[in-house]
Amino acid sequence: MSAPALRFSGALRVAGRVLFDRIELTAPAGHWTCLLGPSGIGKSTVLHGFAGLAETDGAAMAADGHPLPGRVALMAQSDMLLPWLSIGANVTLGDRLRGTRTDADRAAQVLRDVGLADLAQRKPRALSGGQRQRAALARVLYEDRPVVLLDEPFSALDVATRTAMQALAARELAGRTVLHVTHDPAEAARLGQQILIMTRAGITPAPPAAAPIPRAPIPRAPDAADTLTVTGALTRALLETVP
Ligand SMILES: Nc1ncnc2c1ncn2[C@@H]1O[C@H](COP(=O)(O)OP(=O)(O)OP(=O)(O)O)[C@@H](O)[C@H]1O
Repeated sequence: MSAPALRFSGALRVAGRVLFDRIELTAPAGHWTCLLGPSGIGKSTVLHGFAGLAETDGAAMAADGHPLPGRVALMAQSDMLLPWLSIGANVTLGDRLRGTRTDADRAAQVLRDVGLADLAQRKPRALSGGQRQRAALARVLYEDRPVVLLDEPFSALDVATRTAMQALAARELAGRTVLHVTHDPAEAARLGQQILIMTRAGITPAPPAAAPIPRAPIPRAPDAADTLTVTGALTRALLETVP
């Protein structure tokens, strides 16, 4: 499984409306890229472009020239769990849709990894918001794709669970091309091997030269000095995006 770099180069549109005449983004192959930016700017729309869910006129592509469909797993902002299926069946939903054989051992393993082994038979409505978010994470991990798109994947979790799930995702998704939309500067400082900010001016690298992304492998310690320095620099950069 080789993970391609991702490139977005062109107009960004949603529902027939042009959000940006031109957006440029590159997510390096096999690396974790975090994308920050104000609410409503278009971050999810970029992810949807790579997932084939938005009209992009070919602007969203894999740099190796091969088609993206079949190589991408998306964890959307809403959990997208089917309410009539159990959590276990939701995790393996991709197999059901493709008509491929379910790997029950692997499904059980990812459910254990996200701490939901005991809740596999429950329906989504019988789970808390954070448990549903972990079920959606389990599904994206189960999919085992070289390109992984994460839209605020840890936003509903308490600090301890979030820290554990960030570490799990960093371990399980190592070597894949990850594009991760987040509102949390601390999360970007912990996980980002590239960190980008999207503003009305477009998508630009962050943080500044004075607070470079730490060399430490991900997941970085959330309380390491250089992680905190980057968190502060990103927070400042995000505050400056407010008009
Ligand atoms: N289906 C849709 N129809 C019309 N407009 C939409 C649709 N989806 C999103 N938009 C609009 O497109 C813009 C970009 O939305 P998008 O969800 O990409 O923003 P975002 O940066 O991910 O925001 P947030 O951080 O709040 O999730 C917003 O102004 C939003 O209202």
